[in-house]
Amino acid sequence: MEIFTHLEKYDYEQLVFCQDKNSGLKAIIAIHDTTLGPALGGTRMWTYESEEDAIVDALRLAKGMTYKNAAAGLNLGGGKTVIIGNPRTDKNPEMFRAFGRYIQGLNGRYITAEDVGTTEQDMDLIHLETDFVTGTTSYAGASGNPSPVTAYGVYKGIKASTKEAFGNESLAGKRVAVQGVGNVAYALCEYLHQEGAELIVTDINKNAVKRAVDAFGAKAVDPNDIYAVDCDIYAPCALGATINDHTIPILKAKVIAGSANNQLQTTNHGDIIHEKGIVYAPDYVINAGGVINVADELVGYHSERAMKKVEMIYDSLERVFEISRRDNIPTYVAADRMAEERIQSVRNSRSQFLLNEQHILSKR
Ligand SMILES: NC(=O)C1=CN([C@@H]2O[C@H](COP(=O)(O)OP(=O)(O)OC[C@H]3O[C@@H](n4cnc5c(N)ncnc54)[C@H](O)[C@@H]3O)[C@@H](O)[C@H]2O)C=CC1
Ligand SMILES: CC(C)CC(=O)C(=O)O
Repeated sequence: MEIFTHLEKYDYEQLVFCQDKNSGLKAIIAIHDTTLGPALGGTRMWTYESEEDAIVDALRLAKGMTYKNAAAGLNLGGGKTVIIGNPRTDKNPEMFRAFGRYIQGLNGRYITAEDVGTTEQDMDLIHLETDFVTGTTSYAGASGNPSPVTAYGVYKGIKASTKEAFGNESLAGKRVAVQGVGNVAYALCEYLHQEGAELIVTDINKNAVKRAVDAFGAKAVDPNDIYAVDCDIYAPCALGATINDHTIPILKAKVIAGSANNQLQTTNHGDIIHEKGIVYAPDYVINAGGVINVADELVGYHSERAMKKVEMIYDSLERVFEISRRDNIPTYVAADRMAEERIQSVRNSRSQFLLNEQHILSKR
């Protein structure tokens, strides 16, 4: 990959490679855009097949955070980290402390939190070296694991999407195919089950599947079979790019709404599902609950206030669907427009130099 060509094409600000041989840390911090404020986005730990795959993932996820934070009305830019390694076997405390020092070196341009493969205990270790970390448990005003809050936002978003597709938001008797039953999706299944939805679940981790089957009477299917199951709603809650040339022809769902980041393999796939009449809840709009929750730490964490903001995901999606219907454009385009308009309006008003503008960030 020609890195600078790629950074220029998608307007990335910064890519940071972090290496610490004592702990085995190999991390990539991608900062996409800080027009709205410091870049906030989680740290993913994953076994990438190549370094290039890790860079591409960091870049795609960071850009998604710019749009997510803008669409959620947060005064924050977009960034993300990936740590190369197996989260089950390769972690050690020194790794997260070394990583924390790299974050501190960015002096507030990037603030981290949890993502796939990292936990609030990892955030606590990072916090030993920097204040630019959220989702910790280790001090007054810390918000802890964001996943349950993300799940609540996704649940609200599924209801808004169901209303758009079926005329009312009730999930009673709806068949929901949930891909991945990890931190977010397990909590999501609880909400769906409580409302009388019928659950079909899959995961590459057999224990995760068993937990959902035992708790919610979910039906289990093999990972490759989830796309073709007879269902009303497909909820991708594992990794990205599952809406692609192979899956679209076999999907039976009328709604696609889940927590995974970067669900569309390419934007073209967003166009195809639009033409097929599938209601797609843009990933970064529906899964913003976690970042809304951790961002509240930056202004003195207040759980109720954060949850109220998370409920607005329902309204944001209604707006996206309305723009999509009105202009006959795919929902991902409608969401991008909403986010880009907000970033552009702030960019336009930032023409003068200010010595220390940190204090105004909270008022935008
Ligand atoms: N945790 C959070 O607050 C947020 C998470 N997200 C996104 O939601 C998704 C899920 O996140 P978490 O629940 O935190 O992660 P997690 O790691 O707890 O859960 C993901 C689950 O997906 C399973 N999985 C992986 N590949 C799979 C495959 N091919 N087929 C079936 N299952 C597979 C894993 O075994 C795991 O159980 C990720 O894409 C993440 O980036 C987005 C916003 C916030
Ligand atoms: C707190 C988070 C989970 C933020 C993030 O990285 C995300 O929303 O994907």
